[in-house]
Amino acid sequence: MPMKLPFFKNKKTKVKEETELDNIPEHVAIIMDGNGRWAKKRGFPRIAGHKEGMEVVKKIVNTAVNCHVKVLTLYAFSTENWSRPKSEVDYLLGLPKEFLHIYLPEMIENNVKIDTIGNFDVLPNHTKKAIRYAKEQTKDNDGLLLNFALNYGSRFEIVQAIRQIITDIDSSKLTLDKLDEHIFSEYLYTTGLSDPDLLIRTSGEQRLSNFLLWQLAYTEFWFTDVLWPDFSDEKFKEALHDYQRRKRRYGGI
Ligand SMILES: Cc1cc(N2CCCCCC2)n2ncc(-c3ccc(F)cc3)c2n1
Repeated sequence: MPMKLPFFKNKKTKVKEETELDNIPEHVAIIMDGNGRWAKKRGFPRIAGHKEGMEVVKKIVNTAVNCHVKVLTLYAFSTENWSRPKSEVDYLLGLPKEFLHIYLPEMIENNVKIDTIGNFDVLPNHTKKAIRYAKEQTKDNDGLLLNFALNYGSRFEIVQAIRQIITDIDSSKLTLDKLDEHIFSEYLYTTGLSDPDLLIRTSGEQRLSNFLLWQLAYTEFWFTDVLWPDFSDEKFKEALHDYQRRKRRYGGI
C-alpha cells in the first residue's frame, strides 16, 4: 500500500502583487553635493549654488513625503565646512533660518517633524533659535522625520560616544559586559533612528565624507553625476526604484 502523501487543498495561492509602495526605503540619507560647482559653471558666486540647493531641499522633502519615506537625513553642514571662507560659512548657517521662514508652514501642513544631528550647541544663536522653534512647532508630527545633519562629523560622533561610554562605565552607569553594538549605537546622535536603507550622493563623488560611518554599514549606495541644485523628484524616484529593484526577491528568500 503506497504511503498516502499529504495533499494541499486546491486553493489558489494568492500571489503577492508588487506595488509601487513595496520595498520603499524607510530611511533615506542624502549627501547634497555639487552646489559650488553648479554656481561656478554658471559664473555665479558659490552662495548662489547653496541658495538653489536650499530650494531643491524643499522639493525633495515633498517628494519624500509623497513616496512614504519615513526618515530623510540631509547632510547640510559638516564639521569640515568651518574651514571654508567666513563669508560662505556665515551664508550657509543663515540658510536654516531662511528655509524655515519660508517653508515651515508647509512642513507643518505636511505633518513633517524636524530634527537635527550634530554638535548643535556651537552653532550661531540665530541658527539655533530658528531650528529650536521649528523643532517645537513640529514635535508632535508623526509624518516624515526630516533630519538635518548640522555641524556633523561621524568620527567626532564616534569619539564622543566612546568618551561618554568610558564616563558611564567609570560611574557604574554602564558595565563593560553590557556594551554591545546596540548599546553603542544609543550613544550616537542617531539614537532611536533605524540605520539608513539608502544613501544618495550627488555630483559624481563616490565617498562618504565623514558621514554616518557607523550607521551606513549595511546601507545601499546610489550615486549620480547630477549636481544637487539640478537634482529633481524624478532623480529621487529613480533612486527609490533602483533600491526597490535591488530588494525585490521575486518570491525567493
Ligand atoms: C547649513 C545648511 C545648508 C543648506 N544648504 C542647502 C542644501 C545644499 C547643501 C548645503 C547648503 N541647507 N538647506 C536647508 C537647510 C536647513 C537646515 C536646518 C533646518 F532646520 C532647515 C533647513 C540647510 N542648512
